[in-house]
Amino acid sequence: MAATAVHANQNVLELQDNPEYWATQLGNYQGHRFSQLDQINRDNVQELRSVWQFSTGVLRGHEGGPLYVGDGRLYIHTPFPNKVFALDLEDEGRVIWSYEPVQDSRVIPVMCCDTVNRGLAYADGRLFLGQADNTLIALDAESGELLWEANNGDHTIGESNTMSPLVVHDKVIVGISGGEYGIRGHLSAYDVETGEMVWRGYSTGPDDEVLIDPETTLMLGEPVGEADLGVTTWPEGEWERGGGAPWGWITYDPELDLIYYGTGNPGTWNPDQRTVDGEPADNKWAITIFARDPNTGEAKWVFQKVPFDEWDYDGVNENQLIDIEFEGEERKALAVIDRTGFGLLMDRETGELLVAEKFAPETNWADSYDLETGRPVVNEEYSTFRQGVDVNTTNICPTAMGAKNMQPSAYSPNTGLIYAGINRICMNYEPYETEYIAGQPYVGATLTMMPAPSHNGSMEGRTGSFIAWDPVAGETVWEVDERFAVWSGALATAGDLAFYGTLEGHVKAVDLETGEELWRFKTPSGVIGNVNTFMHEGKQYVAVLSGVGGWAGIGLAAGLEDPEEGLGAVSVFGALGDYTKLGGVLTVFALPD
Ligand SMILES: O=C(O)c1cc(C(=O)O)c2c(n1)C(=O)C(=O)c1cc(C(=O)O)[nH]c1-2
Repeated sequence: MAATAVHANQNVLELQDNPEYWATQLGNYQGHRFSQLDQINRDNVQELRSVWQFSTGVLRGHEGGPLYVGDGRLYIHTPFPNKVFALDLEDEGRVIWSYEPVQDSRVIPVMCCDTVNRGLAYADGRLFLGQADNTLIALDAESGELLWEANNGDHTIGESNTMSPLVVHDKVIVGISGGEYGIRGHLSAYDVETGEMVWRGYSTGPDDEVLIDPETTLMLGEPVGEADLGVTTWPEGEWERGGGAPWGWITYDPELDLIYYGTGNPGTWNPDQRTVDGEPADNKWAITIFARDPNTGEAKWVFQKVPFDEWDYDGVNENQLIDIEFEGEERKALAVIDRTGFGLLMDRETGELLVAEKFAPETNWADSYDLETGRPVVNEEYSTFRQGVDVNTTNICPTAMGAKNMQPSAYSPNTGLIYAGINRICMNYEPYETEYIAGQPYVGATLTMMPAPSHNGSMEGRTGSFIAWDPVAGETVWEVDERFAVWSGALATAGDLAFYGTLEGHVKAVDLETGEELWRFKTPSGVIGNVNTFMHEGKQYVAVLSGVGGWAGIGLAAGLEDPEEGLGAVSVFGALGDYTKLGGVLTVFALPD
């Protein structure tokens, strides 16, 4: 077993070090989504054209992207029913093999934000997929044969899966969804060979189940100190339905041997039901960044970004691991463009908070972060708890969708900047009393949404933009307006380009230095997938899945029309249907010969 253990990790490391491959969903373990390839560059990107397209035959939102590991094939996946295809890159996407899991469709009603899936993981000749119905599977990449399956959750209590697993050493690590159904979030590691569970760390509950040791697990560089905060910061028993679902991305630092991920919103969205003795309580460890030892799951440090959440600010956004100079010192840092509208920079060895500045200028739920206590300075006017149950608190920015959602950012080590698709939306939020029934929504708030106030002379009524963010200075360097929230993952390249997709269906290339648009292509449907790039036989390709959906596109995906439906999404993205319709397509681009 030990030999395989090293091998699996080595394999991913070797693949990610080869600039010709795109072997993990985030481009590398560190979550950079950066490519050293520069055949396609600022000077010739105007020539880029579609070389072939492939329809997946699935209608709902297509997140994630294709993997390329040098064997002449692209590996892609779809939303429910989570088909997997191996496509021949040399033969215009001919299907080499396909796999379709047999799944219980009763999971669909407990998927909050469309039946999305953020993609496959690859290691050592195997593909790993988290099916919607909580089955984690391993496939032989050569043949598509099923090697093993493991059960990671139970849809009858509201658990589902949308996230992409990550392989570290001999383990495949995966979280869970269901924060809107009163589940208890967990992250679990399975043996890559057998599918047996090796460890599970819960997001809430007693320390021995969260895998925290209050003497050694750090918080802002000091031991946590108090025991069982995952129990005592909740009203009696509420941690058992406390949410904190880790449904986003995992990153990994091979030198420190630590994985990083964030947990989602606490239990019901009605904060009044999460108080202790009538006062706000932290509801630990929801909306928390965890640094864990991938071998044991043990928590090395924790940082709760939003104690006592009152806005559904799930803390799952990707933690990009970047090495920077901060105040004259080299630091191993972690940067996150957070749902809250703040760009955070932390020390990834100790969990100290270094920078917290707004990247979304309209952000008003908090004025700032106190870097000493690590707590946001909340603005009472927008506190849905202080305003009260059944009171509609208006014009809170950002919305529950966050100033950035799951769409992963890119980081260029050449510029030191992060490139991210952004949401510019504000909301009205009315909490109401709700009752927990297993497998039923446990939401407890009604939302409507509207475009954020315009700034920088931006287009009135726009709901998105694409930004370049300086994580050390805590400043936006440039910003490009978009009509709709940018729900697509970014790519940065050594060709001085950033790529991203739009909800209308464009794929765009912009100048990394200025944001100037250099190229665009309209795919058949809105893009919520991630733009990836790779090289095969001396030719650089760019590829992206389009297919509108996700929370932003849930109105189209699920056929909803009432503004309050789709947890408020329909109220602000109703016009999307004037620009695009459903349908999954992979588009592959290259320069002409
Ligand atoms: O708390 C959860 O369990 C949970 C799960 C998911 C998901 O699995 O897609 C989303 C959210 N929350 C969520 O809050 C959210 O904004 C969201 C957007 C999307 C998407 O794919 O567009 N999923 C989810």
